[in-house]
Amino acid sequence: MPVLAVNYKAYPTAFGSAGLAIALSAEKLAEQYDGIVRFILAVPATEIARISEALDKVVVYAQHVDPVEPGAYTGFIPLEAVKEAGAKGTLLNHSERRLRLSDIDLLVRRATSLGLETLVCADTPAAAAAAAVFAPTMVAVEPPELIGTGLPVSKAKPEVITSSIRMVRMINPEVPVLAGAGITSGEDAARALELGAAGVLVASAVMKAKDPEAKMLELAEALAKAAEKQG
Ligand SMILES: O=C(CO)COP(=O)(O)O
Repeated sequence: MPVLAVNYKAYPTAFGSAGLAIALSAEKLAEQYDGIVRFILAVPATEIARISEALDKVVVYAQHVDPVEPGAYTGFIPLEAVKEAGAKGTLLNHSERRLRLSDIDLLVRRATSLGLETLVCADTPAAAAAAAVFAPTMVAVEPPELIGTGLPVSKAKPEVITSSIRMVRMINPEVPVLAGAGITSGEDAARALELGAAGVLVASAVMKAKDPEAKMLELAEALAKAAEKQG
């Protein structure tokens, strides 16, 4: 089942009623595509509780967690806190919120022991392979230079997707690879699946859309069709 993951980032539409409205739209689509497309929303820490309480089919992730245990760490967010707030997983090492290799290792192990999923972001195929060593739930490869450009990685740099999949499979064939950066249309998303990706990680196409629900529908329908074609 292909994954449609939406990273809210800190766009104006990520917060308050706007962020909740996008989540409710995703929930409606997740019901329509139940068993066909898996929806994940990576939301700001301030929105995890409000959004996760409103959803059933959609999986809510944090965008980042800090490599600390609960304790005297002012301003830090431990894994336990996002779990308590209702998150089922977290992004790690997004190019806009990087972590040290040792922290990724620690956080994947601790998240797994807490029953939380992990989606480790990587800039390059080699970094994706390195992330796979830690056995995360998924890896997402996202060339930073394409992020937010509308130039989809699946068309501008398809070899980044295919090389990432090949290298991750050499390390751990159980780890699915998502593709992200510049993915804007259903065609971009379908192309990523044709290249072997297990889904897509998108942000601005949805968060800056005039009609976020229509955009998520376009992406979900394209992923569903591409997956069906693959059999
Ligand atoms: O960073 C990304 C998702 O985590 C990709 O961002 P865009 O979809 O805006 O290119």
